[in-house]
Amino acid sequence: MDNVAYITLDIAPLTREAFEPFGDVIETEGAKHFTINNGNTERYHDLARVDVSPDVGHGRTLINIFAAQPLEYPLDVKMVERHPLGSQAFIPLEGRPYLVLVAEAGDEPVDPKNLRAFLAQGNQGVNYLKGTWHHPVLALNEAQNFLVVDRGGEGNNCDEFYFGEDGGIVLAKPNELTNK
Ligand SMILES: NC(=O)N[C@@H](O)C(=O)O
Ligand code: NI
Repeated sequence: MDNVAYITLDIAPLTREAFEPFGDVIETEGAKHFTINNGNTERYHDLARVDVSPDVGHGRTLINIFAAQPLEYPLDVKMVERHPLGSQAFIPLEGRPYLVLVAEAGDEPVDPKNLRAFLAQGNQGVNYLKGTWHHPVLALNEAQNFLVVDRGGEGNNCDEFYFGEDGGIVLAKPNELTNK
């Protein structure tokens, strides 16, 4: 990588508050909860806003598993995508940390200055609001399965935005994870 100005994205811890402009964090910490099943189960309730645009193209909810392979880091970020007709949630199934790269919903072009990177812990899921720009799933170190809740139905539900060849956006692996 030469003669291009690069920005190495800061990576922040994933918190509900910090992620609020982009969607929801699916975790028990700080969630509304109550006891059910005669006292032997705690329900962490209504954690994410699922939106499948049911009135558009017969939108319906899909439950999927994404078996994600880790990418090579530092990652040269080429693109982000958005789902204009539905939300999309990722819940890690192996309890390992992963990265999340987002920008608020809005028109193209996506300004690299508006990108925000987060380190998600293995007990945190994310739910992107409809239209939130995001990088495809970013597993770290080793393959990880994710439960994914998103939208099925008719109509285009995936717009991609490519940063220019000299985009110069780098996502490095967080230090605490480099030697694992
Ligand atoms: N294309 C697809 O279903 N995956 C992406 O939406 C993603 O966010 O990983
Ligand atoms: Ni997506």
